Amino acid sequence: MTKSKRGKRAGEKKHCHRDNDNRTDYTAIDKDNAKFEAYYRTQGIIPDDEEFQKFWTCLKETLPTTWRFTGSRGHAVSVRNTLLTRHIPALTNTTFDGAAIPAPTALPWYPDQLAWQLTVGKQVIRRSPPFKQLQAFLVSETSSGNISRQEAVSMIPPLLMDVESHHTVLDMCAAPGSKTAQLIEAVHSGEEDRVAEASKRLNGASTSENGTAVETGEASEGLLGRSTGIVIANDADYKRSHLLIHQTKRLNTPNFIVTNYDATLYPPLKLSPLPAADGKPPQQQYLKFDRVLCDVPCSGDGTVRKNPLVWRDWNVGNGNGLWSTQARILVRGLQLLKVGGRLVYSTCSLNPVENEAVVHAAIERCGGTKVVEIVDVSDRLPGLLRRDGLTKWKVMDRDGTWFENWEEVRDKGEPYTDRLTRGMFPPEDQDAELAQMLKRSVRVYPHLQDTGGFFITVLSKKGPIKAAPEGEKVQTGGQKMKGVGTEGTDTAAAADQDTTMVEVAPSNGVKRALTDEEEADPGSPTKRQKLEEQNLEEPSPEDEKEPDEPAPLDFPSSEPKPAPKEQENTKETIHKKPRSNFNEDPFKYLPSTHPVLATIRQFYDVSRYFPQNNFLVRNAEGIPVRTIYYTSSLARQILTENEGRGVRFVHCGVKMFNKQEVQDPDACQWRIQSEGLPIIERWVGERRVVYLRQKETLRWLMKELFPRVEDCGEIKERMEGIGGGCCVLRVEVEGIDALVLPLWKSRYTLNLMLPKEERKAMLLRLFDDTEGPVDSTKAQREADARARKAAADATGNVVDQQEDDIKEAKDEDEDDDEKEDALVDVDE
Ligand SMILES: C[S@@+](CC[C@H](N)C(=O)[O-])C[C@H]1O[C@@H](n2cnc3c(N)ncnc32)[C@H](O)[C@@H]1O
Repeated sequence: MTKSKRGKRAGEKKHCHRDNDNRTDYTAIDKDNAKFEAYYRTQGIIPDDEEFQKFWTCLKETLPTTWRFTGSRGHAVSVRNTLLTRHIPALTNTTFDGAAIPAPTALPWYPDQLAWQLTVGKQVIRRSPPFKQLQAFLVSETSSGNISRQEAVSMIPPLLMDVESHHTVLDMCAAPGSKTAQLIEAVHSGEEDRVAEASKRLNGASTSENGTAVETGEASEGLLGRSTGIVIANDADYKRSHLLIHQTKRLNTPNFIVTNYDATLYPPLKLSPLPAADGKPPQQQYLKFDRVLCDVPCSGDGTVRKNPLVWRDWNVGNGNGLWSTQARILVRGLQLLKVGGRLVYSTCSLNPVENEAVVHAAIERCGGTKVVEIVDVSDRLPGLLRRDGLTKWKVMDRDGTWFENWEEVRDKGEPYTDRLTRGMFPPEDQDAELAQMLKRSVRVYPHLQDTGGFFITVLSKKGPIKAAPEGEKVQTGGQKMKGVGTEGTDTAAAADQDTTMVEVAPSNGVKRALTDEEEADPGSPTKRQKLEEQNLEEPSPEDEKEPDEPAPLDFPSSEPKPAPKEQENTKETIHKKPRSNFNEDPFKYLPSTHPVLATIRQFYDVSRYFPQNNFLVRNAEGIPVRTIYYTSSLARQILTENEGRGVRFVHCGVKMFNKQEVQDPDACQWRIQSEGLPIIERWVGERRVVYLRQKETLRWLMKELFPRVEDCGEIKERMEGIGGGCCVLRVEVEGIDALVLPLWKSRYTLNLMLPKEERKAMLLRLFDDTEGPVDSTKAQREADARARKAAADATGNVVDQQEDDIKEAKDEDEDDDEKEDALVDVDE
């Protein structure tokens, strides 16, 4: 790390803050907090004094900028290669004011060199030409969604989940969604190759070779090479749940659902019932998860290097106040997990009360280590420096009194017994096995690899979780433990004979269980009321966090802006929000026989193997008005089986077709959206496919907003011969990774239907073009139109105006969902 002063990067401005938007002046914050330091010294999280000093010094230093290349592996690797081949050589051996400036480095533990870190300050970036070029690259690829700025440590939990393409995955506290994006990428891992192979096999094969697929006329997604798993991302804050849509937008995944629940009360989701057998009625099935991520709300003191308000505001009550919610979320996650499944619990806090204590309490709650085990991940992510989880810690009350164990609290009585709980303490001597297991947790400290602080535990579920008596915690060390979510015996809503979560009081009290009926109905008023009752809890410090400090590298964060102040995710907003705030259009699947789908199939000659039942629209009438979305089959099953139950589904489906004005009466009004194209392109018939093989033609199509058909060289003839409307452009140019793009053909012009930012990023990446697209054929088109009009006037014919051509071929990004875009923050 190159630093000119403690806490400053090479070339960093002395005062780098922004106060133009009424945010806090971070430099005015004193980076000292005696209580904060004393707390961690006393906890002994780093027993060696010298090492503790290094750790503490590091907390005051600016965090390096880190990012990840996102999207499918092939795509991410292709964008990463531009960094490797074009920028890194130019950045190596760079100096600034006579000092050596370090080039970005790949995070040693992140697979395939897809995550990077940069430690230089803004001054260098602004004044050093190669760094300026790097910045332009990062800005452009971030805007187009190919790069996601994400803290290094925050990338760890999804990597330890071992997600596979058929897995059902629940991200319980997901917003803004950087980890959700990683989970989605993992579900789709290997899909490109599988689909390529399947399409070759199915499209080329005779009917009889394809067995059942042919009989039904629709192959299963597995047979098509597509991933069959799903990611459900949830957040309790309705506004923040919409951030998840933005964050994952460029991943174009049909295997994704967003929900809006308090995770402690996450409802059971119905699946199709098992068919009746042996005279018995059909058996109701509920969704259970192969993988669950509990990246819970926390005090966030591990983020102190990018969130200096921690220095000002840290107090022990923050962590203590969150313990109950964290433990209840974890218990609910374990209940929703399949036996044999894996759950990752993580926080960006260093506090054992929010970490090991929560894991300990939840395991106890669920029946001990025979039922839930901590997985040893010490051999995973080689290159990641870490420390073991703690087995011993103390608990401090907010008045500063320290307690070694629960008995001491009990002896002192109120108010401590109100504020603290048994579950916050470490395992007692008889729980030696669990204590040893806690060591398997992962603690990442900032000074080890110049990162933020983080805590991760990987849990594996060995057996069904047993029900505890209503209103009481399972026995632990001969004592009843209150305060972690308790379970009622579950019947109808049981997802696998496991038990179902019931409601408990915010701190230590215990309330009655939800009835099965209430549990099965996520919209039940009782459940709502229970959510509202939780308003009594203190707002969580996590919820009050300020936006990020500007990072040393001035390129936009891909994380959307937190909700405006009055809508921030305080617990108050989570729980007090009137129900009517939930305002989502319904999800209505179109029957495969719908005439619009029939027209689309016919025009694009869509393979009969492509699923026909997975198209939906977002209106109660089920009418394709403007957009048709596509979802995976499992997503369809979940949405349809739970229709009418009041489930708070916020999002599902990739835009596949958009209605478009067309002049050509033979053209299909429904154009393929760039979002949906990667899903359907291999199943579109050759009559709507155009091949492009020369780099210059590609440059021309990208550069010109409305290139005239007659100027398109190599593809001119093909374009003249093809009818109007949307086509699939296959780019097979030597030296460029294969591309498939949607191309619109109007009568006289063409238009690549790409979001503006993506077009700009491609121009820069592929052609070193910093200017972006232009409309240089405008004068020529106008002249052409005038000439055509004059000719028509002379003959009495009516001709279209060039404006119609343009109207027809609007740039795709104009269609972007305004609701989503309003949430985007380009944090420059
Ligand atoms: C640490 S952040 C999650 C960060 C996210 N996993 C990521 O990687 O981008 C915690 C999130 O939990 C949400 N949250 C707070 N209380 C919750 C609850 N009871 N149930 C579900 N989500 C909750 C907050 O709104 C916040 O978005």
